[in-house]
Amino acid sequence: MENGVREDGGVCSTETGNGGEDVYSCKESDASSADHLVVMVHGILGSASDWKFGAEQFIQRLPDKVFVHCSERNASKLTLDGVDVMGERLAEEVLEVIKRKPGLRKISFVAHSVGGLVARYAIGKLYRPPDGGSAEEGSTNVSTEESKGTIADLQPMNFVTVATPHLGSRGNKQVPFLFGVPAFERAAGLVIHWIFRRTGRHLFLTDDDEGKPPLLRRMVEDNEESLFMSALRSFKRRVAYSNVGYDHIVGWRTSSIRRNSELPKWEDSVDEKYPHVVYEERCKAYDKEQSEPTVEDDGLDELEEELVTGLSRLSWEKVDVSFHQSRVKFAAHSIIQVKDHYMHSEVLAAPSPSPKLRSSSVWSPMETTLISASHSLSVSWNSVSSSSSNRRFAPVSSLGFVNFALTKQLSLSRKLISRQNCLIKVRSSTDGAVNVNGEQIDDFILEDVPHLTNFLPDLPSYPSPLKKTQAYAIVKRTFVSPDDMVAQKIVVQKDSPRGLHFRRAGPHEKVYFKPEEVRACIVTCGGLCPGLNTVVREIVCGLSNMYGVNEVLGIQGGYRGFYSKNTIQLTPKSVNDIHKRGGTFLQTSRGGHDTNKIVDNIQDRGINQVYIIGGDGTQKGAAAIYKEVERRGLKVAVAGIPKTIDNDIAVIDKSFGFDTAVEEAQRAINAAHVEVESVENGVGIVKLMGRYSGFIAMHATLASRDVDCCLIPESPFYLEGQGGLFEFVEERLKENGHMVIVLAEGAGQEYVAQSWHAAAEKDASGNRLLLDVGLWLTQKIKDHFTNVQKIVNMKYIDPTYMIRAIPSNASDNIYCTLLAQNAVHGAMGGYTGFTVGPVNGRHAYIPINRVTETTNTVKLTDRMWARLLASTNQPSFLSCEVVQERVNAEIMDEINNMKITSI
Ligand SMILES: Nc1ncnc2c1ncn2[C@@H]1O[C@H](COP(=O)(O)OP(=O)(O)OP(=O)(O)O)[C@@H](O)[C@H]1O
Ligand SMILES: O=P(O)(O)OC[C@H]1O[C@](O)(CO)[C@@H](O)[C@@H]1O
Ligand SMILES: [Mg+2]
Repeated sequence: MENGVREDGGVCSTETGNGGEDVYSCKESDASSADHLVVMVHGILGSASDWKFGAEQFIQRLPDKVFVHCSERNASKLTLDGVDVMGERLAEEVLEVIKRKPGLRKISFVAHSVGGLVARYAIGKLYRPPDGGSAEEGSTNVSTEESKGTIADLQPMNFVTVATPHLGSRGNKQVPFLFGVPAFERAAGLVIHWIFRRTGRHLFLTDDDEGKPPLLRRMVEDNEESLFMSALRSFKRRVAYSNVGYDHIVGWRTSSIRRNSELPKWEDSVDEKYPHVVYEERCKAYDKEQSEPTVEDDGLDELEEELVTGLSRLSWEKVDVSFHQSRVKFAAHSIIQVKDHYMHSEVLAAPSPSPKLRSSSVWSPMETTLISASHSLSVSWNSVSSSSSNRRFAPVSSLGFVNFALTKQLSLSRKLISRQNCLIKVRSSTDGAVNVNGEQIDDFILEDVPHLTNFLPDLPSYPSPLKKTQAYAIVKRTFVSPDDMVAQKIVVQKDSPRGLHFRRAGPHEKVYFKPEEVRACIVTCGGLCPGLNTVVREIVCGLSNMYGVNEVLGIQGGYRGFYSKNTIQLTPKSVNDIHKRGGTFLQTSRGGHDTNKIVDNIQDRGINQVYIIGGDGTQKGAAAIYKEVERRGLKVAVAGIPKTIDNDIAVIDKSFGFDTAVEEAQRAINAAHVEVESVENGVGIVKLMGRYSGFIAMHATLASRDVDCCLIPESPFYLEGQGGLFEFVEERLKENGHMVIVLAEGAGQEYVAQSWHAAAEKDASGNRLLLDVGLWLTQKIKDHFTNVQKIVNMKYIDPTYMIRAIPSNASDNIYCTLLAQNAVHGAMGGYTGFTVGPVNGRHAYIPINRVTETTNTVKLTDRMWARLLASTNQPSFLSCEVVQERVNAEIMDEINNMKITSI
């Protein structure tokens, strides 16, 4: 990643000024011949990264044809501003892309969820009627479909929507999680704007701008506002992908533009290659000359009928998808977007599109991606369930929405878990959970890590030498059983399903490397963290003392050290003392990740085990290395060891060095306390690390008791007025004569930027550079008290780097040892593409992508933050609106990140 350009397997991407992302082929000749702009639009609370994986698929399949732009102008909370406002912004963004990239001739849109409505609004704005002609204003009678007009002067090609609520979300089971219960649906319509603001009103058709019909109704015709339908008609294809079941957010009818009377069809002859596509239909434009379809007396309201009729005046390709076989089917709304490599790790191995598809400019690689994903998920299931293949699918609508229940033989007891880079379901015979229809369902999920034999099936194995070492000579259970799993959820209820599990970490009976053939390397990347040297030391000593491996290389200075520096030989002797020092003996860096150069170097040096220690960025880099290693078919195990002082890595209980950091922070807090206690009206501010996650600040506060107020990035605060920070400072000074504020460095960044007029800057890895919120707050409090003519004694302490530069404490040292030894056991056992870490106190191997797909943040809705508030008795600074928003954002997060593991 240099000069803002990221490269991954021949696909380059650049973040654009507004945060969006251009994705294109790294080969210059391909990139310059690409004349087809694909605009990818995310859904509610989404961001450009939601389509990153999809964008890469396009480029990999059509490198010389397409140039992809993942839109971000409407990211996150901006998606609540309303479909029209977002549509205007998207239109502007598209025009900017076109200006930036001359030579474009064609344009397509691929949009997820609400993004589909936004794209429909935007094309109305970008539509230019054909020369000399003008689309008839006010006309809704669009019965012919010759290609007409352009979109921003480009030829319109494909308009693809994926789980888009074209008919809105009001009533009639359009939002399945409301169970089709009219009272719930009515109530949702009344309160939805509290959560989703203007967008909520548009979706629930409750908007009424100046007495006009709802926006979605206005968007099914050409009118003075825009030529919405002419714009849509100008595309060569319109495609609507829909989930027939398990999408709890957008129901099948609204996404596939169907009437209330219609039920999904299930084709007997589903394409064997793509079993998740259950029905496809090419719906011709509805001809006005024909008689109007009868509106059945089935509760369908007039407005909805007008929307269906309006949209049906154009032809649509409708593709119905069902992920009922997938273990993450309950997140179907996200899966259908094919959001990331982790979810669809086998997509890349799926059949590539036919040559016809490659050369066609009216492509359907979206279909290819989606279908490949469907295919792979199905394969993973079949790999364990072939012996019970008499499954059948029956449409059930007991709760009013279509729910395809899987009924299958329950004769399986625990089945052998095959080694796949995929999810495997294993069920027990009688005591599984039941679904809403009272049927027994699969409830055990193993999210396994890849193994070298996945792509090198003939790899020989050897008995582990561990038993022969003096350390393990008398251990009772030396090896972990291949059946040992670690549960992700530890608090369960009587009827809970067994849920998601990871493979237990530890020594394996069979190893896939002879000790004398191992050539391992270790690299440390990203910021410092107490314990880095301990991990390095224990990998070297573990390899040597447990497995007799003597060849271990140190890569110096982070990822770029692979190709720009010499390696150093690491021996138990040379690393013997390093755990006593802070920092990293190997040095570290940010930026400089170049997958191909790194893997070339691994190959050239004959390295076959790679130990990568670093944070979320580093782990993403490790995933890319693993992918490339697999693509080249190399016998190289890639093991990630998660490191972050911020404790922001998902899934694992806690990252190493965190306890040490919290401990060291006590010294700074104590110093602040001593200082402020000794003067009149003393206010101490201690800034601690925590870019996006306030864990250090929260734990340091909870541990200290001397802290009056803790401010973290996750919890917005304000200074002035009732319930604000100034008021609280005044109160505490009145009560105690002094106070201490602990501040996470990422808190209040938006205020600082505003106040200092600072432009957003990034480090070499693309991380936002933070402004000094401690300095800002010190000044603000000082100014406030000057204004009210009171004296305060401000003491600002910034111990951030001191805290992370120290060696790890005793408990972190032990933790580091476990991580290092388990990483070694995993790699020797042939596992790869994994991150090691404790899950509920037990060490496990976790697929790397699982830990990078989300960031661990302090959840204001969890009890820990409440404990802090109860302990400090500080204000929460949260208005009802913010509370509601937080709760919803966290729910959405859960859904989007497939954290829903219970069935
Ligand atoms: N998406 C990515 N793909 C590939 N490599 C990446 C990616 N993000 C970051 N990297 C690489 O990982 C390395 C470390 O990343 P970064 O500087 O973000 O630190 P980190 O590992 O997240 O650690 P921390 O945030 O705790 O300091 C850098 O060399 C960077 O180039
Ligand atoms: O070493 P640098 O680049 O100044 O990084 C500082 C950042 O690294 C971290 O320690 C880890 O991400 C953050 O808390 C902090 O913002
Ligand atoms: Mg990071």
